[in-house]
Amino acid sequence: MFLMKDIVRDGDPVLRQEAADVTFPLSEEDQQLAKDLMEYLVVSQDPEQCKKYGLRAGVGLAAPQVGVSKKMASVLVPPTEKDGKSPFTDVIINPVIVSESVQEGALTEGEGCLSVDKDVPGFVPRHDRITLRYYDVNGEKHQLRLKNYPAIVCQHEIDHLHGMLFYDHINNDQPFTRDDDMIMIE
Ligand SMILES: O=CN(O)CCNC(=O)c1cccc(Cl)c1Cl
Ligand code: NI
Repeated sequence: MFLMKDIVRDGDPVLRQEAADVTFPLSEEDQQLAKDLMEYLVVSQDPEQCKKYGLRAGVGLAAPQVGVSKKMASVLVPPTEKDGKSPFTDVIINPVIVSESVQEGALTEGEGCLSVDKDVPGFVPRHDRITLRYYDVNGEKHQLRLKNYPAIVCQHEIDHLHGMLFYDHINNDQPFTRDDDMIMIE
């Protein structure tokens, strides 16, 4: 299981590299990596376990953040509705955004990253809607449209696979700048 000591922090070159494509069928090592990346999210989103293991909660975790420069990331968007169903959860492998809205979206709270120890306030302008193509651990191809929070989280994770960090997108002069048709996501 990954702990905070396993998380690579900003300044380590691995976070600024283009990660390598994952080959199928997954090696034992890559299968275990996928499990561990998802387990971190599940444990970190359980308040009791999160505290027990001293974790920072996460809704996504990319392989480069644990020092593995491969195109793999886990996503577990917490359930919002009462039905307790996650709007999107999977381990996304070799993900590609095949199309994206011109319209931007940003979280009103800004973003945080396990690999960035400091708070960096500001809106992180992203595409409000994306069409995501990826492979799951079984090598099955998926293509789906995501919008708002799930779309933001996937873009944050896919950024990690291309050596980008969330604050790269923040306008340094006016961090809370927004054009009037940017969708603000709670
Ligand atoms: O890359 C993943 N992490 O760094 C895990 C910690 N950050 C988050 O869970 C997080 C927090 C706020 C907004 C977004 Cl979009 C994300 Cl992703
Ligand atoms: Ni991150």
